[in-house]
Amino acid sequence: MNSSAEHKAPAAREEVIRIRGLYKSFEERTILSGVDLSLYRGENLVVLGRSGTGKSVLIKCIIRLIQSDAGRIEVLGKNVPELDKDGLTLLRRQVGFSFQMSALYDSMTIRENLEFPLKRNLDIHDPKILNEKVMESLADVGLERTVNQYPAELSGGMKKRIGIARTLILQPEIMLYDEPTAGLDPITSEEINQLMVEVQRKYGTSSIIITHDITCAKTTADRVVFLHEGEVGYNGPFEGLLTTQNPLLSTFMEYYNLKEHERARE
Ligand SMILES: Nc1ncnc2c1ncn2[C@@H]1O[C@H](COP(=O)(O)OP(=O)(O)OP(=O)(O)O)[C@@H](O)[C@H]1O
Repeated sequence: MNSSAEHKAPAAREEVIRIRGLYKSFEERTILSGVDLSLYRGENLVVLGRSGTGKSVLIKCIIRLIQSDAGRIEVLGKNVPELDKDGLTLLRRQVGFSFQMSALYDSMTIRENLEFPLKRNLDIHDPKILNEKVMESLADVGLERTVNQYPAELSGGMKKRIGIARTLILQPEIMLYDEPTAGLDPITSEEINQLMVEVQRKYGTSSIIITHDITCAKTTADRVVFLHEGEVGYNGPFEGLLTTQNPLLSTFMEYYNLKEHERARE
């Protein structure tokens, strides 16, 4: 005899981002042509794709740095294209955006860079609270010692980590990482990959990670979406990429397999 518990359907996964039929063109050029994509609570979703396929445009539409042409972009239940000014301010507090460049202010120390969003976005001015939050977010990225330094004194990888700390300091529910490992050597890239996994573990953050770095996808992804010519060409686990017969992905994966082979020979 079946108990009632056995009849229960598995709990539906909560979509913190739900995109349906997203279109974006610049003049005559269509960049996104009907993208459907979901981000589930607590997952790391990697969006892979070749340069210029519209990965950055996609995440900029999510926080309306770019206005989409058509489609729904629901973030935490709100349709982004319809948000008013207050709604947009709240959205940008809930969704952290880590830029391709770390976008730190060169004239400010690391402490001042990290205090800036706390003062501006959360209206926190108490020096004790500011200090606690700054030191905690620096500890999250393992760079407490840099607190009084200027960005110019740090390596590219350190600046990237500080940029992530500056986004995390507002404790966003969702993180959007734009090419987090771009321009970094393989060891520093791996540190950033591990950092993104730790952020997910420690804070339960839901994240979209935009990249064309397959090693980054392998380390960080719970699920991968492959964007090709403005559409989703693959949606599934990373392992599925290695066996897929999808011709769109073959060139991409052949290159990856070649690199792995070279690494194994070294
Ligand atoms: N504001 C804009 N105005 C006009 N064209 C734009 C704008 N933003 C992006 N594009 C164009 O849209 C296309 C997709 O750009 P996007 O930056 O999203 O690519 P990507 O997939 O993130 O690649 P990459 O890894 O090179 O950044 C590019 O051809 C780019 O030139």
